[in-house]
Amino acid sequence: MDSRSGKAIRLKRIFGPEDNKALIMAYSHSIIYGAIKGMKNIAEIKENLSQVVDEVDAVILNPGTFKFVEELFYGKDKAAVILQVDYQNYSRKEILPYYEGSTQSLFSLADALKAGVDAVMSYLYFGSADPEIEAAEIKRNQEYIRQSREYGIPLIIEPRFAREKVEPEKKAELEIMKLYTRITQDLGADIIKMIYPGSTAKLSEIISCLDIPVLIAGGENKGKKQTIANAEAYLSNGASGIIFGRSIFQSENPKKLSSKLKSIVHS
Ligand SMILES: O=C(CO)COP(=O)(O)O
Repeated sequence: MDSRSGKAIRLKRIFGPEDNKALIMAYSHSIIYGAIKGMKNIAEIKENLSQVVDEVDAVILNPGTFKFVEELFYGKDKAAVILQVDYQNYSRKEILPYYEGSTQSLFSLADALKAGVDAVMSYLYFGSADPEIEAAEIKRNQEYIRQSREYGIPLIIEPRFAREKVEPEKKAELEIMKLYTRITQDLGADIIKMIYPGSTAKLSEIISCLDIPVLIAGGENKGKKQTIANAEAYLSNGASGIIFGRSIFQSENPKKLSSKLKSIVHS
């Protein structure tokens, strides 16, 4: 059997068959940030998910949450599930005794397939002070790329700057983002998830050097108006979709907002 069929079929569960665009809600944050607003406990997670499963194309979940909420995804018209298969603490602000962070693979893609998910997502941190750490990150992700080809399961990689805490001004620097997104494509990722580089000019320049779908992450919740404006700007500057988390699940009405975002993404 050809595993490319598996990838193609699963990708079409996430991206619109006609427009090739995707609205994804990121909802795996508690594995990095703990019990933040909108993810206080499984009851709150279930309530938010039940509002969005008929609106968004897919939801990113962490492995521990998925088993509690799987029944919300039963049915042909429900959102697809993307499993975050690794751990990182670069983004965490508390109890970090060092400046950078670390990553750890949690599951193989064979495990993810057994759980019935449609795609997987991993982080890839570039530019650590110790080059051996970058080499280990490449090796860790290369293994996921190999497994994604073996099992026909799409792999989303989010490349990030490893020293974003030490040198925050470089976090969204154009040349750094151009470099690490292109390396990620060349390593063999199916999809790139990336932070917004801070301007639409930079966004379209980065995307113009890539030939795989690029999905833009949301960042902190800045309110409904800003979220809608961001979605419109990202889509009209080359993004294949958005992966918004806090701006949806911390909003007053996740159902209404995700429905609006759906109309923007699939307009
Ligand atoms: O992709 C994301 C986190 O993994 C996006 O989430 P936020 O929109 O909350 O930044």
